[in-house]
Amino acid sequence: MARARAGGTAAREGGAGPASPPRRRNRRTPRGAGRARRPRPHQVLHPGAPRHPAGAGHAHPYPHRRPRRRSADRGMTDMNETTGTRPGFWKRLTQGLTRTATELQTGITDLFTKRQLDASTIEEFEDVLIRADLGVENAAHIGEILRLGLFNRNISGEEVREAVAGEIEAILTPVARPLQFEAAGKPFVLLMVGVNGSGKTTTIGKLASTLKAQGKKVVLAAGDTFRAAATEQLKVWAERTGASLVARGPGADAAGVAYDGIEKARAEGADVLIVDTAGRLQNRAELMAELEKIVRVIKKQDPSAPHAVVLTLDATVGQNALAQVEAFQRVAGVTGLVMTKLDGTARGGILVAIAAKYRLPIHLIGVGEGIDDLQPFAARDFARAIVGLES
Ligand SMILES: Nc1nc2c(ncn2[C@@H]2O[C@H](COP(=O)(O)OP(=O)(O)OP(=O)(O)O)[C@@H](O)[C@H]2O)c(=O)[nH]1
Repeated sequence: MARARAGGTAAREGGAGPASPPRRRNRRTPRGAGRARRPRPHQVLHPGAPRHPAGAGHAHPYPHRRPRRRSADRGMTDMNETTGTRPGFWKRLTQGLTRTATELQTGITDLFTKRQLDASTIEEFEDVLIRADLGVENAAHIGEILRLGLFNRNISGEEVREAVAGEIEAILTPVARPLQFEAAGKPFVLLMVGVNGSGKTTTIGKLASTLKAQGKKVVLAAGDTFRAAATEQLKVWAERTGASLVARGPGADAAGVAYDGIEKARAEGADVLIVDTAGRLQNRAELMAELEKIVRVIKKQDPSAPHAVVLTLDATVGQNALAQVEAFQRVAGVTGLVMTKLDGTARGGILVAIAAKYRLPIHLIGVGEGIDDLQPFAARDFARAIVGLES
């Protein structure tokens, strides 16, 4: 089945090692043609070895200087740079990713129980990764890593999962970035975009709470003028977080609401303006044109704005998420991603496919219905949880 996706060559130069495994030809295009990473077989052979010097990106360089703060005061930045230190955080993540982790863990364990690594095992292994939506190129790349390092050897499922986690972490580390609310002037304008029900409102609620905890002044603009309930939802978040709300009636011009939002944020000296927008399918031209207009109107007020355009993606839509990134990027200039509903799919590898293809920052992931299930994205945690390994 997965073979139908084949295309191009999987050839990589050199480094075959003593086992000299046979090269597969004309199967798949290597991951990111023209920018393919070099395979690192030593990381497979020594799966426990640190992947980044001195644990870069995971450990605080001066832990003794870090001020202690209550969890409610933690900003996105703090939460993102630590791993495994927040009670409940890891549990939520692993529970949320159970379906994908089970799919991957079972697939890998079935394949590698007391079995030598040969060409057909690698092909089946790549299919397991593809079924979890990691993408053909990532699957081929990880398969190649195994082939180069461990061909003709007995290998356990645990070793393979360690190797997969390592490779996924390497793909995700550069894109795991907290949302920084920094602009030359005030307010920092954040535009939230995405298809219906992808989690925009939940994300706005989370961000507004976090900003409030940091002592920032926030204005919310109810740019979803299609759905009356959307304004109501936003109003609840405004009340809960002490943010100001800007809204016009149902059916009003969404760009006008964004305009009002900037005016109000300036008048109030607010730090951050978050503009909600109506959910829209990326193939609805008229709605995408409306989004373009919102961006235009914001830019007229402040040419440097919007300072962030965050696209929320529902992980359960699978490969369609790739088309969404492309369309929203074209129209609104997406600067970062939030992926929700990873708990609702066994194909959470889509996040890895998107990271590898677009290299857009991933700010948050949603692993459940509650606001606390929307978590800052940490590459290592995600990479290990998704293959069912301990943190
Ligand atoms: N299971 C699960 N549900 C989620 C997650 N994130 C959001 N939801 C739910 O998805 C639904 C839609 O979320 P919203 O935040 O309202 O989405 P929206 O993009 O604002 O929706 P529209 O206003 O229709 O465009 C709500 O019922 C949320 O509780 C998640 O990570 N997992």
